[in-house]
Amino acid sequence: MPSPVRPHTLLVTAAILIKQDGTILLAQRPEGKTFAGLWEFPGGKVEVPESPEAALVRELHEELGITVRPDALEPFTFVSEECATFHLLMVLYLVREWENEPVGREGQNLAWVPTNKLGEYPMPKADAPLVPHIQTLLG
Ligand SMILES: Nc1nc2c([nH]c(=O)n2[C@H]2C[C@H](O)[C@@H](COP(=O)(O)OP(=O)(O)OP(=O)(O)O)O2)c(=O)[nH]1
Repeated sequence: MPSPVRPHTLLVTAAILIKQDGTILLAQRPEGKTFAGLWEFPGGKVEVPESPEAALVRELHEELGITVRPDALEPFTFVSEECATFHLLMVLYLVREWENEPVGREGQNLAWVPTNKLGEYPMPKADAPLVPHIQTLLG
C-alpha cells in the first residue's frame, strides 16, 4: 500500500522591525528567489540544528547587517499556510532594538512603512493575515 503523502512543513523565522516612529521594515525579495519583487518581513529558513531565534539573529545579520540580541526578539505571532510545494510555518518576532542601520546586503530594496500603509506593498499570500493583525496590535 502506498504510504500517504505527508506535507513538508517548512519552518521560517521572520522579524517585524519597528522604529520609534512606528514604521516597520519591509524588504523586497530579490530576483532569482521565489516571490521575487514581493515585499516581506526579513528572515528566512531555520537550518538544522538552529533554534528559530538563532536563525533569525543570523538572517538579520546576513540580510541587513544588523546585530540583534536574542533576548530582544519578542514572540509576536505566526502564520501556518499551505503553499504550492510545502506547508509554511512562519514564526514572527517583534524587534525594537538593534545595532547598525539596516541595509540591503543582498541587493534588496528596503522600505520603512507606516502600519496603515502596509496594504500598499504586495506581499506573499501567506502574509495577508498579518497586515490587519499588525494594524490592530501595533496601531
Ligand atoms: N522571510 C520571509 N519569508 C517569507 C515571508 N512570507 C513568505 O511566504 N515567506 C516564504 C518565502 C520562502 O518560501 C520562505 C523563506 O525562505 P527564504 O528563501 O527567504 O529563506 P532563506 O533566506 O533561508 O533562503 P535561501 O538561503 O534558500 O535563498 O518563506 C516573509 O514575510 N518573510
